[in-house]
Amino acid sequence: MATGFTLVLGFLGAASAFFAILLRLTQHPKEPQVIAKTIPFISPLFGFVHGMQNFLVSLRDRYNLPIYTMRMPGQRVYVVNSLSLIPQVQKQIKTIAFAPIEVQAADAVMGVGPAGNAVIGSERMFEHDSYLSTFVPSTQPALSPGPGLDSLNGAAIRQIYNAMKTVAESGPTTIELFAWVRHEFFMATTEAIYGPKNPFRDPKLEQAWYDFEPSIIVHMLKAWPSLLARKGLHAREQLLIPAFERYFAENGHLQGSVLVQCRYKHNTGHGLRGRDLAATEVGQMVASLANSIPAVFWLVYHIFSDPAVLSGCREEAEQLVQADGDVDLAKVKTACPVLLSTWQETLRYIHIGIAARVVMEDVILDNQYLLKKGATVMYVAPVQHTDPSLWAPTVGIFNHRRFLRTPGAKRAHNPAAFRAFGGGSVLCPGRHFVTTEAMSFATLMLLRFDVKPAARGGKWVNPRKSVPMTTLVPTPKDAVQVRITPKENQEYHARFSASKKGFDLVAEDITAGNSAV
Ligand code: HEM
Repeated sequence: MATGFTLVLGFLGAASAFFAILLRLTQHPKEPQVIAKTIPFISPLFGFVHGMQNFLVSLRDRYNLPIYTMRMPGQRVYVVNSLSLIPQVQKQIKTIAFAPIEVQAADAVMGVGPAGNAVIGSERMFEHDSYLSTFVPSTQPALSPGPGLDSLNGAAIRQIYNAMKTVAESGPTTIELFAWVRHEFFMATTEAIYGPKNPFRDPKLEQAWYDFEPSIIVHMLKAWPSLLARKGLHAREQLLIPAFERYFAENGHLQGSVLVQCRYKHNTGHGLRGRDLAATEVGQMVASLANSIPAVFWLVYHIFSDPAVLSGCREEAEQLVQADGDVDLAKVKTACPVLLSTWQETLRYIHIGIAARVVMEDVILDNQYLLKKGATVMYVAPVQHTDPSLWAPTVGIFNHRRFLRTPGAKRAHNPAAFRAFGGGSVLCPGRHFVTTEAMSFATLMLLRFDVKPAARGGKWVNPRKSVPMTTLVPTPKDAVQVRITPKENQEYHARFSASKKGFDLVAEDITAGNSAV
């Protein structure tokens, strides 16, 4: 026994020494400093498995480096901590690129076939007129502030208003909060995007989406989905893609939003047809729903579980109601600064997003760091979102008024520190859409319902968080049972007027000066 133990120790020691030598031989002195190398190549794997985001935040606290290297078997990862280095990474669109990740997602997650992948992943992908370079600009008429976005938001809000009215009319009821928010927000968003031929009016397809979503990581890593994600694969192949094929074949998009029409035009303009065209909608669903739904859940949770947040946000919501019961939800953009700040603080507080890029050729960053071809570069929102030097020592506390501005006064924090919607060339184009939708959802709930924990005399208990590797926002791990009681106040009717305004959400909005508040 003692001999066996000694042998194992001896083996581990020899392996560790071998890895240390290998590390020294293969690491260039100009690359960022290597850390997490107690057992070279292996230590970072343990850290990643035990919660990637917490591990990376702990490495920031321990080493306080602007950028560092982690070596894993077959992989180099450079993690950028310093806010001032992020724009330098973002600038190098072709050499530190997002495109290869999109190509992999199209093939592995969306299930686009060979003909479509040849277009999306073409060698010309970095050219200005390629499929990938033109995708986000092609959706601008629908997602940038203007009439297309107004009609998209207007349709979502109509759906939310009607759904809440129906719930209110059936009297007090007990619900599981996440499941309820998920269904209502899912239906509002898909109705707004796809219009009267929305495939998700069929509950089997809504369920197919919930079956597919948890399997995204297995698809992305190509980790034998036919074995490890059978349900998700079946949902995508047998239900979701065929439903989108029928939708386009029946010209459903012609009755849908400007957004789905822009996507159709972009796809067909680049030669995508039939099943491939339908499969790209799976990717659009991931982008529009995977983060939005949990984010709205946490917004609602933070509002109703804290009396101070509740009263601040409800006061603003009630001020939107006119004497005749008219509520114009476009006004959430200009007249609800506390609610907007609560939304931003929710995103700052819960975001777990990791942005990954691929180094396409050896490159020198900031005139000093060598980044080697084939490596992955990451920046990690929780690293910036929990940095006291960027947000003040109160960074760990949820402060729903953190983003409020005193007119004329300097901003309390650097807007670039808010990473919830990314930045630079990979900036979320859906941020104005989802912000208006989320704030309207919260406003309509505030006007319609009282929400309390379901257990008699029950207290709000923070649900634990489940951290899926492919979304930027965690979902709650525990059920949150609540009693929702319709408020007995005047009847009102919601509408959404054209406003052409957006929000000052991220540094880029402020620089562009296209916001309303
Ligand atoms: C709260 C909800 C949302 C959050 C937190 C969020 C966050 C983000 C972030 C951080 C990125 C950049 C990813 C990276 O740097 O790797 C991104 C990209 C993107 N988002 Fe969102 N997003 C949300 C909602 C939406 C919605 C509603 C849509 C569409 C209607 C959307 C469409 C996209 C697209 C298409 C990209 C890729 C942009 C590109 O290729 O340049 N997102 N989002």
